[in-house]
Amino acid sequence: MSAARVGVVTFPGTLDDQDAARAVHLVGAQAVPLWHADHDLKGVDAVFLPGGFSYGDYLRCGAISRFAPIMAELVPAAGAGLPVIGTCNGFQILCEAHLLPGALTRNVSLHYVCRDQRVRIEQTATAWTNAFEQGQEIVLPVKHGEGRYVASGETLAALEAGGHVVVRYAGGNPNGSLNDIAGIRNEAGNVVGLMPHPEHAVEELVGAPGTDGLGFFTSILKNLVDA
Ligand SMILES: NC(=O)CC[C@H](N)C(=O)O
Repeated sequence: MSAARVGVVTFPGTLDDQDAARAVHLVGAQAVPLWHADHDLKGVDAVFLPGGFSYGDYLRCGAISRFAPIMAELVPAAGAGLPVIGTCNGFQILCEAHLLPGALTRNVSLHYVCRDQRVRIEQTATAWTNAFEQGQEIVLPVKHGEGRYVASGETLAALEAGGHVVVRYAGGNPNGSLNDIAGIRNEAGNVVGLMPHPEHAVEELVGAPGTDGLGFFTSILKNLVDA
């Protein structure tokens, strides 16, 4: 079988695309660079929306990126089942594009937070978390100023009842997210967004926080092989 092709989108101001591409490469898949102004997804098997400060975070994080040409391709493709993950700014973009419910707002502390954070994998029935154990605790870096997940009471109840909370903060909540939510999935489970950064936790050589992030990348390979 030829290597799975995972598109990594770069917007002006994206920071983490190189790390995401490296993580894709480390699990034996091919990273396909996608530019915000592209009008096609180049036939990729999955898409990674990396973190950063796309379009300078102007208006709100992700508010302008949502209108980038590549998003006009990505939104219907995700609706048709293409596996998509957004980390940090990528999660913010997925919420702004209404591929995921709710919004990411200023951290309650009003300070940017940068630390290694323990989180719990609450849901393994997604394209991006199937390689983990249900309830597994892992450590991933967080680094954001607008990571406080909020949603209406009705949406929160639906997320909880449907098992759509994928990752939850454990041992402290870095930003005041409601219900300690660090990441969620869509109804179908192909779209996942989370504030922590799995792509920064994939190589022993880098030291802390270790390689707990690799599971997100091995999950997508497993998903593509099983599909
Ligand atoms: N690391 C990131 O992706 C940062 C996201 C966003 N710019 C924020 O500060 O909230």
